[in-house]
Amino acid sequence: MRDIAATIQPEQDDLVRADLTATVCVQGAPGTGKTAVGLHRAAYLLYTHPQRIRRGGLLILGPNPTFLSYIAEVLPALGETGVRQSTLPQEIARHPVTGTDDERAAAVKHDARMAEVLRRALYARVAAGAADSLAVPDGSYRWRVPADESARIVADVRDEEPPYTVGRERVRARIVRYVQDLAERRAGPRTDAWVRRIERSRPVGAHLDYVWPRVRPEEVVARLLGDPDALARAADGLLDDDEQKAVRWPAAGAPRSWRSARWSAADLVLLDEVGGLLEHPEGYGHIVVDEAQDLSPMECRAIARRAAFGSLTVLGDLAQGTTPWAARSWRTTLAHLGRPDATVTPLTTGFRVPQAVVGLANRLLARLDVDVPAARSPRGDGELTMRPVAPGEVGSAVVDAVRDALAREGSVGVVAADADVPRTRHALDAAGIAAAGPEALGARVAVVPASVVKGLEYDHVVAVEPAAIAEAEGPGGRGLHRLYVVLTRAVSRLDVVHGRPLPF
Ligand SMILES: Nc1ncnc2c1ncn2[C@@H]1O[C@H](COP(=O)(O)OP(=O)(O)OP(=O)(O)O)[C@@H](O)[C@H]1O
Repeated sequence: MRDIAATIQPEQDDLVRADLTATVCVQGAPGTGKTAVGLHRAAYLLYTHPQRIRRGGLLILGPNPTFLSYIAEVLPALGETGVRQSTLPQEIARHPVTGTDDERAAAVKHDARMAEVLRRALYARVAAGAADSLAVPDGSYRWRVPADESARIVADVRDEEPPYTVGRERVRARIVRYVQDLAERRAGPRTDAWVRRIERSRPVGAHLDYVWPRVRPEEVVARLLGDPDALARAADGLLDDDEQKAVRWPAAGAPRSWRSARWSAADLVLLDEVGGLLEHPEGYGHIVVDEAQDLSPMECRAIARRAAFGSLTVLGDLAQGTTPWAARSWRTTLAHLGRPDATVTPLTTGFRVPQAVVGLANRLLARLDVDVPAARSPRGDGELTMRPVAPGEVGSAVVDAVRDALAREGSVGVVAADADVPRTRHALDAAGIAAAGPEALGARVAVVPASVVKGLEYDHVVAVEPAAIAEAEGPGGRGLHRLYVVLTRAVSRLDVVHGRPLPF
């Protein structure tokens, strides 16, 4: 990855210089410069609208910390000007992740229907009426707000759909207004100080705590996941019994209170959703989202909340979607991002990957269940080497491939299924080849788990046992998509070492 200012192509430049208010979505084949476009767009917006960007803030979201340290080197100026580079989990982390979900639970929690389930769970706390009338002592008077009057106020405020916390204060203000009218009719004009006193009076507070209680996101989510009845009510008609069962905390392991809950990564997304219902988060003036195809509907909503008054640059490749909820159409993702009408622009000229490698990757692309334009490469240089070997000889073939690469200039990325990483490192160690992990930027040889290679590139890539890389995603997983990512990381040479048949 390098600064592309000198060689930027017209179609890339149009995206970089799109108006600040425009949300752009780029469907770009591997190596077509999506990340480069996103970073240059950030720099361009900062340069042309310094005040607005500094006021609202600019956020760049990447898929993982390794990727972030990698892009931080490209346009270092961004780091100095208050651009925030982060991952979505970092952005929404209210708690450390200490819990886990099985696949089924995670899939339900990331589903768009959870937004409505959570909204119902939160508003289940607002009393539909049934409160006693409110009596507010005031010197020798006692002002009374009848229960049906209070219920009407609550219903009106609910219809107006303000954020929950604003709603509570609105109910308070209207109750006090009602009391003030009573008082003024009987005893003449009231002062501001009187109004403040009534607002803060104990009976008004207690009434409010009954009809529109103060609440934390943790309480709402813990109640929903921990109380089967609460879940059944909130999920009625939205989640079926199996789905409810999947997300419920098992009775035996349920925490006693939300304070001792062990939140999973998906729970943090739920907490963020409730947080957004309570109060609108402070937004950014612009958000660049890289690898956006991997976002779940609920994650998209978390981003949309932070861009309520700003615009987005949405970058991704449907063919590289590897999460269980990865997008199959940009329209759906854009709708969850709150920008259903944004234009989707394809980029198809791959700058990273030479023709020989693109040919192999496009063969695999044809097997993927997504409809995206294939990449073309203008580069006739580069090499593709296939090394079929006996299953027991993969380690030594990897060593040979790395030695071949080391005879040339450039970085070497040895990419293996996560479970094969220790074995691969061991083979290199035994051959006296020093290899770092993916986080050591600038290392000559890195052994990289397939799960973190997205967005990265190496001059020479040695892809280790493609069948294992694909299988690692599990049955029904996006194994071939993962493999497609791996096969498209090479800037000049790709060496495919396999002891088993290729899975495509
Ligand atoms: N106009 C250009 N001229 C020269 N090189 C370019 C140009 N655009 C992009 N590149 C280079 O191509 C490589 C790939 O770019 P980048 O990582 O932005 O692609 P990407 O679309 O995000 O890829 P992927 O989806 O595979 O992660 C980088 O080395 C980048 O510097």
